[in-house]
Amino acid sequence: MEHIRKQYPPFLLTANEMGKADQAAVVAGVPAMDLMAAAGKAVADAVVERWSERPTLVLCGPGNNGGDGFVVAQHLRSMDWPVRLAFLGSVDGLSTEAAHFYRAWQGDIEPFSTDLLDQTKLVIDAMFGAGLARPLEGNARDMVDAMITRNITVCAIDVPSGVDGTTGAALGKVAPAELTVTFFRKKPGHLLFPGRGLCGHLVVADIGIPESVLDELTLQTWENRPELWCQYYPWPRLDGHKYHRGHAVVYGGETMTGASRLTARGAMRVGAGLVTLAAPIKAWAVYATALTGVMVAKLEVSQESEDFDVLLLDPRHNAIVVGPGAGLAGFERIRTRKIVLKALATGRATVLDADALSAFSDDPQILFDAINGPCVMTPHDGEFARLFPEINKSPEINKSHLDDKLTRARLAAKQSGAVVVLKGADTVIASPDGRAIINSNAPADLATGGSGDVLAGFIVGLLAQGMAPFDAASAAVWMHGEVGNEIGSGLIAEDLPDHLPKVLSAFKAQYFSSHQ
Ligand SMILES: NC(=O)C1=CN([C@@H]2O[C@H](COP(=O)(O)OP(=O)(O)OC[C@H]3O[C@@H](n4cnc5c(N)ncnc54)[C@H](O)[C@@H]3O)[C@@H](O)[C@H]2O)[C@@H](O)CC1
Ligand SMILES: Nc1ncnc2c1ncn2[C@@H]1O[C@H](COP(=O)(O)OP(=O)(O)O)[C@@H](O)[C@H]1O
Ligand SMILES: [K+]
Repeated sequence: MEHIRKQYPPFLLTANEMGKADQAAVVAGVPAMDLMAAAGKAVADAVVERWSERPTLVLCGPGNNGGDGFVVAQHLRSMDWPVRLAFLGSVDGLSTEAAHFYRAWQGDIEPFSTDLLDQTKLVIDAMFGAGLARPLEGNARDMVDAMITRNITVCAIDVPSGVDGTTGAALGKVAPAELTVTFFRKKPGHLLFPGRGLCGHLVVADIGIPESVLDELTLQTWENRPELWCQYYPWPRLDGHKYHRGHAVVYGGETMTGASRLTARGAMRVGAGLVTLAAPIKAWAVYATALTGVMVAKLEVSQESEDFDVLLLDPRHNAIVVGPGAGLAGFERIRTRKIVLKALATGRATVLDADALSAFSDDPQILFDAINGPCVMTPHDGEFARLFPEINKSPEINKSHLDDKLTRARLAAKQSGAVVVLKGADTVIASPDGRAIINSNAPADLATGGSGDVLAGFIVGLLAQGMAPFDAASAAVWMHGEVGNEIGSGLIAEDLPDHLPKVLSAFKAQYFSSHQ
C-alpha cells in the first residue's frame, strides 16, 4: 500500500505549546529521557559539524535546558574534545531526566565563575531555554555580561539564554549566539526581533517527537511559507480573459504621485487583469504621462469623492487600495478619509496603507466601524502606534505581553476587523479570527522608500484576483521578500515590480509543476 505522509504546515510553537507537544510525545510512548538524550546529541552533532575541536565550556542551568547541556558535554568529551562544564543550580532541583544526565557526565563540575572564560573558545549556552520567566540574575547575569564583553563564540541550546522563545523579547542582556539549535519546531521568538538577531544560524532538530502530536494542539501561528497559501494562488485560467483576473482601483494623491504609481505597477505585475489609477485632475497629466498599461481616471477636484463614487459604480472594480501618496496635509486629510470610507462602504476588498491609516489617527474607531468587508491594513510601526495607541504602549512603560509584535498584530486585527500586516524586518500578518503568520524571508534591502507602496500593490492585485485577504496578504509579503532577495544590494522600490516575474516563475516551477 502506498504510504501517504501527512504534510504538516510550518507551525511555530510557544513555550507552553512546546511543553504540551513534549507531554503528548511521552503519552505516545516516547520516554522523556530519550527526548533529552536526542536533544543533546543533536546539539553535539551541530557543534562538530560547524566547528573544529577547540576549548569548549558548557554552561548548564537549573532546568531541562541545563539537562541538554550535560548530554552535549558528555558527547563532546567522548570525542576527545577539551570540554569543561559549569553548573548553576543544585542537583536536588533537577528533573529526573536532567539529574540522570548530570550523573552520566564523567568530567568535573566547576563553579559557575567568569574566570572559566579565560581558556574558552566556544561556549555551549545551556543556561535557560523556553522556561525562562524573568531576567537573568546573579552568576548567570555576570556570566552573560562577561561573554558579551569578550565577544565569545556561542552555541545556544533552544534559545540564547535571556531570549523569550514565545515573543522574541530579550529579558535583560543576552550574549548573541552564532548557532542556535532548537527542537521539533521553531518558536515565534526565533523569528521575531530582537530574538531573531540573537539566534545566529538556526537549526531545528528532530528529537523523536511524533508529528502527530500537532493534531492534539490548537495552533494558530505559522512561519510564512508558500505551503500555507499556494493552493489558493490565482494562476490565470487557460480559457480566461482579463476580467477573470479582476480590476484593481488605486487612489492616487495630488503631490506624492510616485507612491501610488509604484502601487499600481505592483498590482499589474502580480496579475490583476486591469488596474485603474484614480487621480485628482491637478495631477492627472503626471499620471497619464507616466503610466501606460495602467488606466488613469480623472477625479474633478471640487467633487472628487463623488467622482470616486461614480468610478465604484462599476462592479467590476473589485479591489481598491487607498493610502500611498493619498495626502494628509490640510484638506487632503479630509479627502483621504472620505475616499477610505467610500471604498469600505462598497464592501469590496480594500487595502489601507500609509496616509489612509494616519488620516484616522484622531479617531480610529470611525475607521474600525466602517470595516465590514474584506480589508487588509498595512501599517509600519509608526502608523500602528497612531492607530492603536493603547495596544502600542512602548516597552519602557509597558512590561506586559503587549510588547510582543505577534500579540500586538493579533489584538489590532481583532479590534479593527481587518487583516493587519504589521510591517518591518519581522512582518506579522494577523487575522481577526486569531490566526497569525510571521514572515522571515525579507532582506534589509527592502528598507527603502516606496517598497511598502509596492507591497500594497501586490496585495490589492491578489485581492482583485479573488484571493482571500489573509492569504493574499501572506502571499504578497512572501513574494515581496523573495523579490528583495532576488535583487539584493542596491535595491530601489522601482525594481520590485519588475523583478516579480522571475520570482513567480521560480515559485510556479517549485509548487505547481505537477499541476501544469
Ligand atoms: N520537548 C521539550 O520540551 C524538550 C525540552 N528540552 C529542553 O528543556 C528546556 C525547557 O526546560 P525548562 O522548562 O526546565 O526550562 P529552563 O531550562 O529554561 O529552566 C527553567 C528553570 O529556571 C528557573 N528560572 C526561570 N527564570 C529564571 C531566572 N531568571 N533566574 C533563575 N532561575 C530561573 C525556573 O524556575 C525553572 O526551574 C528547553 O529549552 C530544552 O532545552 C529538551 O530536554 C528536549 C525536549
Ligand atoms: N530591516 C528590514 N528587513 C526586511 N524588510 C524590511 C526591513 N525594514 C523594512 N522592511 C520592509 O520594507 C517595507 C517598507 O514599507 P514602508 O515602511 O511602508 O515604506 P514606504 O512607505 O517608504 O513604502 C515593508 O514591507 C517592510 O516590511
Ligand atoms: K539556552
